[in-house]
Amino acid sequence: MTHAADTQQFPAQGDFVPPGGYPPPPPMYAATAPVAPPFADRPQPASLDARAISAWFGARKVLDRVSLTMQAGEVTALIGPSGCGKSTFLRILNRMHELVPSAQLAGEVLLDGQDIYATGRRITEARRDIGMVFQKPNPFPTMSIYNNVIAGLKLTGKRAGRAEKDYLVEECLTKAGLWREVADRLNQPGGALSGGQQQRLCIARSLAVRPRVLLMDEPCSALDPTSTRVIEETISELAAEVTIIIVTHNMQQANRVSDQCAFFLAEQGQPGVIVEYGPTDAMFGDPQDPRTADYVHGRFG
Ligand SMILES: Nc1ncnc2c1ncn2[C@@H]1O[C@H](COP(=O)(O)OP(=O)(O)OP(=O)(O)O)[C@@H](O)[C@H]1O
Repeated sequence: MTHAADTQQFPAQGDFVPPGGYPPPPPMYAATAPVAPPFADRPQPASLDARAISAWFGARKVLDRVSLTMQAGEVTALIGPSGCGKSTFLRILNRMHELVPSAQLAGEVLLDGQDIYATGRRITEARRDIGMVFQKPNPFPTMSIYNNVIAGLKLTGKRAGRAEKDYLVEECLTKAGLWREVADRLNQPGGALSGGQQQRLCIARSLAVRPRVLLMDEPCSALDPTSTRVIEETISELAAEVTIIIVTHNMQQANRVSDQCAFFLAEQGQPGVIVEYGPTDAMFGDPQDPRTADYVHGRFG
């Protein structure tokens, strides 16, 4: 499998060439023909507005009326001690919470003003618009790097030809900061990459369906510092085209990558709430709540 757009076979050097030469190739096969992006209707980053979100596992309430506005085109970090409900909140943002049999929730999640839980809204719509990258990289291990990137295309319901797929694979791997490392081995299995490369492959896979929001649940927790740094740079570069919400335990990372920050806390035996949120500079430089100050300065949690 080659990356280049579909090409026509031309005679090799030394083969017979008719007088006057061959006619030029048809435009769709011309080597210099620009390849159109597969989805010209490129979506813009969207805002997410969580309103009064409560969540339960069985009878146990784990989030209590949590509201948070995540601005379009910004990076919002969710921070807080273990067990305070950050991942649950994140999973509610793209309708993954409802997959847990005992799980329930109340409240609304508005994607650019439209409730993703409204009657008639399909779960696949939420998944297409709001992508997710998990703690542990989860590429399809035996599938090629190329096919990993385009694995989610079925979700979009749009057909893409080979040249469009080639374009998309290069574009998404470039945005995920992986293209240069894998351009010459796109048909090797995704599982053969390093952990950091696998995570960037998963980011590329998420980007291929053109999400408007990307959720990241501790995306660097399984990675070494160098890979972590590369992912952080990728996050900063992606923010202009996709809204990012990231859960992280790493305060330096939250400080480095996010524009806004929300501090979650669950007091003993109580469901999680947001204690404070706002611009990251203020949350780290001048927190208003002493519990936020203690947490961001590493005094608990
Ligand atoms: N599938 C589940 N079934 C039952 N309880 C769950 C489930 N998932 C999470 N919980 C509980 O919900 C609460 C919130 O968990 P959650 O994973 O959202 O917290 P968190 O802040 O993301 O924690 P961490 O930082 O350790 O990942 C915890 O008490 C947890 O035990």
